[in-house]
Amino acid sequence: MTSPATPTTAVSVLAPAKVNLILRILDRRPDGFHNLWSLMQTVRLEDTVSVRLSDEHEEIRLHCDAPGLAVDHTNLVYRAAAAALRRSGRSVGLTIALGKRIPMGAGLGGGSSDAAATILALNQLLNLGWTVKDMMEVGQALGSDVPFFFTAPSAFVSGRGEQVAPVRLVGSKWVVLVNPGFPVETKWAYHRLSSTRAAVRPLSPAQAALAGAAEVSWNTVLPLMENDFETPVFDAHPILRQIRTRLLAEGAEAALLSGSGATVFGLFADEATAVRAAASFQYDTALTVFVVPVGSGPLACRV
Ligand SMILES: C[C@@](CO)(OP(=O)(O)O)[C@H](O)COP(=O)(O)OP(=O)(O)OC[C@H]1O[C@@H](n2ccc(N)nc2=O)[C@H](O)[C@@H]1O
Ligand SMILES: Nc1ncnc2c1ncn2[C@@H]1O[C@H](COP(=O)(O)OP(=O)(O)O)[C@@H](O)[C@H]1O
Repeated sequence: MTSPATPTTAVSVLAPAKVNLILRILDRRPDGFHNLWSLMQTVRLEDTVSVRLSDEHEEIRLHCDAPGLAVDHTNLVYRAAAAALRRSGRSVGLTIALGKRIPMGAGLGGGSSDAAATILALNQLLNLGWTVKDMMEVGQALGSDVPFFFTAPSAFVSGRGEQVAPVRLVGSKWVVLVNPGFPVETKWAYHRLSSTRAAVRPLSPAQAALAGAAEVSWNTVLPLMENDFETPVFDAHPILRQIRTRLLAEGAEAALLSGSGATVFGLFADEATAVRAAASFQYDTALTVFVVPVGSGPLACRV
């Protein structure tokens, strides 16, 4: 005789950081957002979102180990849980634990990834039966970067961030992430970019040819890597340009600002070279340095 299945009451999701391998910021739209074109890639630096059903009727309680990050309705995890419950029509109590490893205001999409992980966890925990498209709809109202995380590990992203096309990046790379210890606010970076550049530069023919491919090789991607935020953000924070120069001198195949900053990352062919490059930053105590491989799988629940 088989015993009835025990209902799941807790789900954990690892929420990965992202880097933008290519980030082109195009025209400003009537809604104030910019159209963009990006090749985004997850990396194995992860927050943890653990969601548990609780007895507190209709209450969301969020706990977080990062001092200085609010656990109220301003936190993207709280907002994602509230939005998912609203759409599902379910009224349950939730206790959520957020473990932060991803630096904040870092261009690594930590808050957006946490939001996507929360929506995925609730879909599983409450048996909502949502498709990826359903989850993206809930997520895109919370932040432009959220939909990407449902197409992890790699995707072309366009529109405001809501149009995502998964792509297979063949092979692997090691990544050195160098965070300078201060944040760059996304809104500030977009404003500074659009108020300092003379004109919007279209995608290069090679970038345009890449868009929408189902599979690409790193050798194709590496020479096409660029980020339109580098000039305005590096001009305001010259240390970031120096970090990129150092990563290249230490053997990075490419090095770039991630998103609107402030993290600069380098791509390496192997772990040993990446570890050696990371060690060259060890005397600068203001910096936080991570050595991780690129992501290789989708966002997933662990019961
Ligand atoms: C720049 C990127 C590149 O991946 O990442 P980050 O550096 O933030 O990680 C994203 O476009 C950031 O996405 P996200 O961080 O979700 O931004 P949102 O909360 O939606 O928007 C914050 C602000 O950025 C500006 N914004 C954002 C996205 C977009 N396509 N156009 C914009 O102009 C708007 O001024 C908006 O008020
Ligand atoms: N769960 C969360 N994790 C990180 N930041 C959050 C979260 N919820 C709200 N925020 C706010 O969003 C801001 C930017 O978030 P983050 O995703 O870390 O940076 P970025 O947009 O540069 O990738 C933070 O400075 C913080 O005020």
